Amino acid sequence: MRTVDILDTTLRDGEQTAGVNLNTEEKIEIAKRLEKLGVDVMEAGFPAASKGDLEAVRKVASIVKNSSVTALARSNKSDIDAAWEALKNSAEPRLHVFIATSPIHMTYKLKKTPDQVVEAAVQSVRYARKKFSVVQWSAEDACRSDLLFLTRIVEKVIDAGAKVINIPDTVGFINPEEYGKIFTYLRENVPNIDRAILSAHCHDDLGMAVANSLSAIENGADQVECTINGIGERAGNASLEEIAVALAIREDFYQAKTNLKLNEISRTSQLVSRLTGIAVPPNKAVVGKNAFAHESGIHQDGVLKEKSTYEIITPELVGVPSNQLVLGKHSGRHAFKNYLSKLGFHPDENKVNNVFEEFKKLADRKKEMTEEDILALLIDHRIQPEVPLYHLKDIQVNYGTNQIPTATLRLLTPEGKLIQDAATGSGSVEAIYNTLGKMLPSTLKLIDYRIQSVGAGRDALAQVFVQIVCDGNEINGSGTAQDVLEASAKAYVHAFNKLQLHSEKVNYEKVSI
Ligand SMILES: CC(=O)SCCNC(=O)CCNC(=O)[C@H](O)C(C)(C)COP(=O)(O)OP(=O)(O)OC[C@H]1O[C@@H](n2cnc3c(N)ncnc32)[C@H](O)[C@@H]1OP(=O)(O)O
Ligand SMILES: CC(C)C(=O)C(=O)O
Ligand SMILES: [Mg+2]
Repeated sequence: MRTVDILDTTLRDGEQTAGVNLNTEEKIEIAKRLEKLGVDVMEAGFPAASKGDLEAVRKVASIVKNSSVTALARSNKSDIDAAWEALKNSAEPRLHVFIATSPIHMTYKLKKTPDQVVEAAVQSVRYARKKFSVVQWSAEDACRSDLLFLTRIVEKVIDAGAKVINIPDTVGFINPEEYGKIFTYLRENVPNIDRAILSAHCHDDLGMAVANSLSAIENGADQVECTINGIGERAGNASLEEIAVALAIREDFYQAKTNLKLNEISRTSQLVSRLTGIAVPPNKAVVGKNAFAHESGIHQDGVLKEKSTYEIITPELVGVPSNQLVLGKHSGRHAFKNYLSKLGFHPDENKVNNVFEEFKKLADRKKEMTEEDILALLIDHRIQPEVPLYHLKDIQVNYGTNQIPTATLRLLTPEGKLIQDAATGSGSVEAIYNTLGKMLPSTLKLIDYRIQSVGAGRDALAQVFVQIVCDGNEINGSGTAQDVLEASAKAYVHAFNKLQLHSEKVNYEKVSI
C-alpha cells in the first residue's frame, strides 16, 4: 500500500480564514501539536506578509524537528528572500512558490501574458533552488487554466528544479471526476513528471474539497494539502481529518495510507478551534461534537446491541473517549434503561415504563434532556439507587406584602419517615431554603440560583438550578415543576441527594455512556 504525504497548511491557508490572526506563541503551540499528529510537512506562514509572520515561521522551524516546515512566497526575489530569512537554518530548507496560470488571473490580476508567466515561474524556481534544497511550485487557479498551458509550464518548472508540483483548485470550482483527470493527464503528458511529487490543494466553495482531494489520490497524487477543521480562505480548505479518516476507513478502496497518528486528531482539532476562535460545527464529520452522538431510539438500540450498526468510525480511532447516547424525545426504552443503569439505578420493568412515559412528556417540551432532568424524574418516582434519598412530599408558602414569608415543608426521609418543619426568610425562596436547612442533616451553603422556563406560554414549566457547597464540595441540583417555588425546593433537595450519592462514591457526575 502506498503512503500519501500530508502537507498541513493550517498555519498559512488556515490563517487566511476571515477574522483569524495567530500570534507566534499560538503558531508554535499548533505547530507542536501538528508535529505530534505526524504531518509530513507544515506550511507555517507567508514570511513576506509581515515581520511577525517571518518571525513566527522562523521560530516554528527552529522548534519542529519531526515534520518539514515550509513557507509561501510569490514569484519574486523579495518574497523568496524573506522566506529564506525564516527558513535558512532548517535541516532541509523548503520553499513553496506560486504563480497563477488561469487566463482570468493572468490577464486581470498579474497583467502578464502566458509567456511572461512561464518566464516568471521558471526564474523564481531557479532563484529559489540556489537557496532551498526543496522547492514546491504551485499553479494558482490551476483548475481554471488551459490544460495544455498547464502541461507546458509544469514541464518547465520541473526542469528549473521544482521537486513538488501542486495543482490547486484555488476557488473550489472543480468536481472530483474532472480533478482526477487533470492528475492522470499530467502524469501521461508531462515528459519529466517522474522527477516530481504531485500534490493536490482543494478549496471548499462547492463543498467538494475533500472529495476532490480523494479523487486526486485515486488518480496518483502523492501529497494532499489540507487544514485542521477545514479552515481557510472563504469556505475553507479540504479538512485534514476527513481525508485521513476516509483513507483509513476505506483502505480497501483507496489503497493508500498516511503517516498520521489518527488518535491525535480530536485534540488537534480542539486546539485549533480554541486558538483561532473558529467553532467546529456540531455536525462536522470526524471532529464535530455530534460526530459520535446517537439521538434516536432505533439507532441507540442498534448501537447498544452492536456499535458497528451505526458507527463506521470508532471514536477511539480519532482520540474521542467514547460515543454518546443522547437522551431526547426520539429515544427509546433500551437507551433509557441503559442510561439509568450507568447512573446506578436498576428499577424493575414497570417502574422503567412509568418513568419513561414521564420522560417522554418532558422531552417533548425540552430541547435537551440533561442528567439533572433524569435524576429529578427518578427521584420524583421514588426510584432509589443503592443509596436512599430524601423526597419532597409537599410544600406550602405564605407570602404577602405585609407578612414575613414562611415556608412549611414535608419530606420523606430515606427511612420512609415523614418529617415536617417550617421557617421564615426575607423572601419565599429563602424561607424554603431555611426550612430545608433545618430538616436536612448537613449544613449547605447556596452559592448560585438560576431559573428558566421550559416551554413557552403561561403553562410553561419552571426549572431551577442551584449550586451548593458542603464541606468544600460543590454540587449542582435542578428541579422542574409547574410552580417556581416547588421547583426551587426540588432543586435544593436534588443537590442534597447528589451530595449523598457523592459521599457514597456513586459518582454519576462522571458517568458517560
Ligand atoms: C491563493 C492564495 O492563497 S495566495 C496567498 C494569499 N495570501 C496572502 O495574500 C497573505 C499575505 N499577503 C500580504 O501580506 C500582502 O498581499 C503582500 C505583502 C504579499 C503583498 O502586499 P502588496 O505589495 O501591498 O500587494 P497587494 O497584496 O495589494 O497585491 C498583490 C500584488 O502581488 C502580485 N502577485 C500576486 N500573485 C503573485 C505571484 N504569485 N507572483 C508575483 N506577483 C504576484 C499582484 O499582481 C499584485 O501586484 P501589483 O502590485 O503589481 O498589482
Ligand atoms: C498558494 C496556493 C497553493 C493556494 O493556497 C491556492 O491556490 O489555493
Ligand atoms: Mg489555498
